[in-house]
Amino acid sequence: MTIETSRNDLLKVAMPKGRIYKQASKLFREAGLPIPSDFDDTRKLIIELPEAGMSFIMAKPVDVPTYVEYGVADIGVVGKDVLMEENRDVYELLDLGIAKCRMSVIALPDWKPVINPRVATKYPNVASQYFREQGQQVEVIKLNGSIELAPMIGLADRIVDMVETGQTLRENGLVEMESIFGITSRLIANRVSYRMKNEAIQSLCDKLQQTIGAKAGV
Ligand SMILES: Nc1ncnc2c1ncn2[C@@H]1O[C@H](COP(=O)(O)OP(=O)(O)OP(=O)(O)O)[C@@H](O)[C@H]1O
Ligand SMILES: O=P(O)(O)OC[C@H]1O[C@H](OP(=O)(O)OP(=O)(O)O)[C@H](O)[C@@H]1O
Repeated sequence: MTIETSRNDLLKVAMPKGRIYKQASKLFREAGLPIPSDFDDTRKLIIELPEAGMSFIMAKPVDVPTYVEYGVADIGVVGKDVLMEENRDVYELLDLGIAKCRMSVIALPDWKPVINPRVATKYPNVASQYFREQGQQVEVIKLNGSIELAPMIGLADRIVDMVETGQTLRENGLVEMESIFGITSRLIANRVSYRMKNEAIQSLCDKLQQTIGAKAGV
């Protein structure tokens, strides 16, 4: 077998850089996969892990479903928030139970109802659908970060954003009006890879599921 062939045999995993990576690699280690912790702060974009039978593609979190849908990654780890927003054609295999937070509607404490309020968010598709289902007409404004600024400086009446500890809300004098979705990270798979590499993917799922179950005391 050539080196090239054995490289192609590795399961390609789109891993989100940033806050999920450490939790995801820790979970993989707990599931018995030999993933060195040396890569927790790496700037490498492709990490080959032949002992674990995998290679990691270090992606921007929002791009993980795209890599998986196009099959350049066989599987991926991604937040449910991104999965809902991107609506890509992938299989959702497993709730990994990591990177827990919630998606909420947030406003200033003195917020008053107005006609056609402006809602700023990183998640325009999710927010539009949510307010449509609530029968509320809103104008959605897409932002890419520091979403909490929007009501503070008068860009929007409300925001839809992630809340984890609540520190950002407290420090900026905002209130959580409603929590609309619980969010955790998910394992997703490319539809073709799921058939062609079923044994490897299923074996990984089983190991992860056992670990997640043991942690939850199931
Ligand atoms: N406090 C939190 N705020 C936002 N997302 C969180 C939080 N805790 C966990 N998450 C999860 O982590 C995922 C990735 O968040 P992260 O901030 O690393 O990516 P990002 O928002 O795309 O950042 P960047 O633009 O800096 O790459 C989110 O999609 C969400 O599922
Ligand atoms: O409840 P907390 O623990 O305070 O976490 C919530 C904050 O974390 C996220 O921001 P992030 O750090 O990703 O920054 P950005 O969205 O401004 O890029 C999210 O958009 C909130 O602002």
